Amino acid sequence: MSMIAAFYSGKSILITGATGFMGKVLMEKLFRTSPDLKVIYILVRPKAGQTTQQRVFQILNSKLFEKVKEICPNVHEKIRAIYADLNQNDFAISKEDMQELLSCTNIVFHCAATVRFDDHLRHAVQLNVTATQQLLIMASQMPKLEAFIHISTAFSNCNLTHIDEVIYPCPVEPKKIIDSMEWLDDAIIDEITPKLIGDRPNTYTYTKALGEMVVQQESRNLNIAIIRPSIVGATWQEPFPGWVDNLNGPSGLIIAAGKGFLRSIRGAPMAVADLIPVDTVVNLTLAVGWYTAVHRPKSTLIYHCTSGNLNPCNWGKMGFQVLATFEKVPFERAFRRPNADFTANTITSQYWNAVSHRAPAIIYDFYLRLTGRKPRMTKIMNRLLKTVSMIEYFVNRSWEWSTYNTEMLMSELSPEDQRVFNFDVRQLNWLEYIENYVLGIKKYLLKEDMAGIPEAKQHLKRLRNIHYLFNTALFLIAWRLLIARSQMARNVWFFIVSFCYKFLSYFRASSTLKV
Ligand SMILES: CCCCCCCCCCCCCCCCCCCCCCCC(=O)SCCNC(=O)CCNC(=O)[C@H](O)C(C)(C)COP(=O)(O)OP(=O)(O)OC[C@H]1O[C@@H](n2cnc3c(N)ncnc32)[C@H](O)[C@@H]1OP(=O)(O)O
Ligand SMILES: NC(=O)C1=CN([C@@H]2O[C@H](COP(=O)(O)OP(=O)(O)OC[C@H]3O[C@@H](n4cnc5c(N)ncnc54)[C@H](OP(=O)(O)O)[C@@H]3O)[C@@H](O)[C@H]2O)C=CC1
Repeated sequence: MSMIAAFYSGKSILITGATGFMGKVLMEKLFRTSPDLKVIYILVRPKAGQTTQQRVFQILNSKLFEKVKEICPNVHEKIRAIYADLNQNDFAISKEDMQELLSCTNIVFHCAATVRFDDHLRHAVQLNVTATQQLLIMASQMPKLEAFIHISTAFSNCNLTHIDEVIYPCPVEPKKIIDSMEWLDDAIIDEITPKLIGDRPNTYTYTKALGEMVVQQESRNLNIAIIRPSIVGATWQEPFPGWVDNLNGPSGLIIAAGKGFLRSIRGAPMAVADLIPVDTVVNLTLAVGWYTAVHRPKSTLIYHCTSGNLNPCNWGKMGFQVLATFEKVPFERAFRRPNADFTANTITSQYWNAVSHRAPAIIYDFYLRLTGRKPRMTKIMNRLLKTVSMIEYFVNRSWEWSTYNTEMLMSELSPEDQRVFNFDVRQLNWLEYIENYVLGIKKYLLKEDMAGIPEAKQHLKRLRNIHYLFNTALFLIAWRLLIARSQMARNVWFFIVSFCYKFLSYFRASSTLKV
């Protein structure tokens, strides 16, 4: 019997960010392994015209929850969606709901965050820092609380190259930042943002670091732990391989590469690609929840959930495997044939950006205009290149995260728990994982039918022929222009033609002699 699964039975669990990528997988695993848990409270806001209830309904009816519905048919009765907006005071939770949350919650998993790299500092602070502070204040009023698990990121200290499982303070206290966001206007915040984030690349990593400081400062007598996952990718094994439902991290770029929009990127092929499957993160999170509540460590423990030091894979190898999978299962209606080239050189990268990204977009838009349609490719390309510029920081460096606490926890688990809540990334086969990831993107994100693969392959063949034809035509035009303008080019051309003629005459003569 799994001790961790037994621990969650009968418990009331509060999850923030349950409608997000990680939150959904966390809920799914909880219901699947501990179907007799008491209730999961989730803080949900209405979004995109859907009420909180409609959003929960949609999640429960998704493919991700198919197994859960077999194991726990009354799952919908065990989810309590609470209307909440983490940007507002007391999260805009009603008095009755707040009362219930405070008096019943046993475990808190705080997953909600803004993960956008370009978020305005005010908004990123509100969600990643202030909301964390408010949630901790709420937690301190929960008499039955056994553990509070905060999800951070391994990149909260990406300004360092070696990162231990400790909290590194930022120069300005989070409380001062929170206060200043209340009275500074946007223009001043914009001005001071680069100074505040310092050598971090964006407001996301900076505010996640501030969030950790808040956790440390507001911990009071709570049992708290922090999990720091690296780049979270599709599921590895559970509930099935390759599940993914958003464009964050590598997923969006894999789509862009598979559709032939993105063919090269400025990145170091040998740099470690520290990807971690979402189910691995969730298994560690649940194990940490159990350990923190049962063993009550004296201080706040931080757990790195990374792959680089235990089972490294680099961007070059990853790109190669992604490309190999596109050969077998191409995406439909590609713009160009896929390529995945990581080049560390800035000039080469700028050249490929011009030749391989911008030029085809301009030519395609010209074609759209000619055929009376609205041009759109240049706009798409600009957006894509903006995204790429934001992730370049992460694909040009390698980090070293120590994983003592994570390894310690693994050794504390029973063999059964090590199996059911497996977070041993050493067992991950990258080639298999990446293949399933690409397949998962095709099925669950692009919703493409496997029956369309032969047609997609045909389409790629046509694109290859167009490519050859285009290159040949371009070469002939360039050569014709050169010949018209340069005596030297004419001489070279005359030499080549006469050489070919002599060679052919000799070949014909010798074959006639043999006969
Ligand atoms: C040739 C090489 C290609 C490679 C091919 C295969 C090689 C191997 C695979 C890997 C390639 C390399 C991947 C590296 C990824 C590294 C990421 C590193 C991150 C480390 C940080 C720490 C990790 C974390 O803690 S958090 C998770 C990371 N967070 C994110 O990923 C969020 C990033 N997104 C943003 O910040 C914004 O969305 C932004 C700035 C990219 C775009 O903002 P904008 O306001 O312009 O647009 P949106 O309204 O957000 O969206 C517009 C449009 O774009 C779609 N979209 C959104 N995000 C992405 C994305 N990441 N990629 C592609 N497209 C995206 C979105 O759906 C919208 O589409 P619509 O159709 O308009 O709705
Ligand atoms: N994905 C990754 O690569 C990594 C993620 N992490 C961390 O993991 C955690 C989960 O990330 P992930 O699941 O990928 O992120 P998602 O963007 O998929 O999910 C974010 C969640 O936060 C919720 N949220 C955001 N703003 C509010 C708000 N104002 N009120 C209520 N809820 C809100 C979202 O709700 P809604 O659906 O309504 O928008 C959503 O449920 C985050 O803390 C992130 O920093 C760490 C490392 C890597």
